[in-house]
Amino acid sequence: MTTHKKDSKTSAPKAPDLNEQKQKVQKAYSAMADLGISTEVVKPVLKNLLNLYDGNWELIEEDKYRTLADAIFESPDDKKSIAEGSTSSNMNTVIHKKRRKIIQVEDDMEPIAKPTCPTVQSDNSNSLVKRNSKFHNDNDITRGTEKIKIPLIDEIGLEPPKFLYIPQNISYQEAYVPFSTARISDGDCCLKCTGDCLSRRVPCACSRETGGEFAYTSKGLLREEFLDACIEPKKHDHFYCQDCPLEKAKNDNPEPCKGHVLRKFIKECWRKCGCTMNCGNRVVQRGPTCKLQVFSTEDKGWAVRSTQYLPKGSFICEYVGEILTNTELYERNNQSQVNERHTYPVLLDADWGSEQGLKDEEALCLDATHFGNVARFINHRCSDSNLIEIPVEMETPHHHYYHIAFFTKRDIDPFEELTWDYGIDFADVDHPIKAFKCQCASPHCRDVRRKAVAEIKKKDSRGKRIASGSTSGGLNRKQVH
Ligand SMILES: C[S@@+](CC[C@H](N)C(=O)[O-])C[C@H]1O[C@@H](n2cnc3c(N)ncnc32)[C@H](O)[C@@H]1O
Repeated sequence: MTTHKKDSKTSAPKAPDLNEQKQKVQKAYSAMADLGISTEVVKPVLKNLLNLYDGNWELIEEDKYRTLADAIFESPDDKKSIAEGSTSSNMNTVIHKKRRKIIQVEDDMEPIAKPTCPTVQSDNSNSLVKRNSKFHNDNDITRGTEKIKIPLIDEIGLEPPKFLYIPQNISYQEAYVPFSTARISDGDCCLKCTGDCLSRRVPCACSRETGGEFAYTSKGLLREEFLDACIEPKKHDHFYCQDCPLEKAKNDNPEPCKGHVLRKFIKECWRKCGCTMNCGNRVVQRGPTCKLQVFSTEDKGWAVRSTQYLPKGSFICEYVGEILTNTELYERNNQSQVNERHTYPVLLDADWGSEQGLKDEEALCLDATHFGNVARFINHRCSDSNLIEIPVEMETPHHHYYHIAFFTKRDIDPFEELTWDYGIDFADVDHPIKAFKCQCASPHCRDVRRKAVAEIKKKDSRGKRIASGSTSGGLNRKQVH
């Protein structure tokens, strides 16, 4: 087993003396008792955590004993004993209620950031969401705005999502997205085409962005070579902006830009093109077509899956949300409540490298927290996610504004959860959005704290099997090292 060692911030401070130690243990028991968890359940988990963290109480106490509570809820045996101690026969409901209580406790104790300026106070999107707890029909969250219906499948009693479904991006307030026929030059569209551009012997001007070949095959999938190049950007495919808007948003003394991936763009035919809406070079703009469902999970909230098999290179959906300036995003983050579940905003940073002295109010991003489409339910998975997000140029040949579309990185079986890598640096404590504790279960998970809890779970179940005289039947050897 590789034991997780802490960095300098988390290295063990001077061990408390025996009395102090006893007090700390009692406090931990009492915090958990407030959540209805008995001392018997807490004891072994706490012991394991103390072992793992070399007696470093800071890690256990921070966030109102969040790590301890998480570790308890993550042990299947402990879930069972928590449920047994309850009068309810439905374990899921019990755990769900307790989870909510943890959040409630934190909400009670953490200060809630106050709105800081009139713009924020007049944020209608927020108040709309607060007034209405349910916007949609569970049979179709899209409210008929898409060609397909997307049902919401809840098997564990999750709170309904609070947002309004929109099928296309919309500017929130200040974001200026200039698109006009004049901005699309004749070289950036295919005025003279008719029918389907993919069936032309000589590819038209709209294939120029993708090197003279369209990004799509005649079956509507992404060309494998193009997709693979998007999945594996080479190390030198990065750029560093001089005055990085992302770093500026973190604090008053911005660090140098950490780099942005030089993105490959898909370019689709658009309104100024002569081809039809059925042209093979118009995939994303026709909207999602595969059978999608939003479903409830135990540990990540809502999630997305498809009920049909999806071959590699299939288009799933666009990431749709409000178009915000960096300044607006910053203000929104400041006013959002601690522990509020965020959808992760997507930075439209592909062109930041070419824009000298980009002002905060010019840097754009998409935020699907209040208004968005099905993509707002796609959860994060570190590194080996099954979806990739690719920028798509349609109405704006300059890449200041563009669309983001999700495609499958490999073949996907029906009912497999769809995931993408949000690109979170879990160690970046200065990031404007506090990272969640990752539950992606990927062997490449980058959230070190989460890994530590998983190690405890493994150790726990090994100990229990040995104690109950179990053989290694069903136990994966690799897991116990
Ligand atoms: C874009 S939303 C995804 C949909 C979300 N699950 C929901 O119920 O609305 C992002 C939020 O989902 C949760 N989430 C996504 N991926 C996760 C993961 N790997 N582990 C834990 N939570 C995750 C986090 O709360 C995160 O802030």
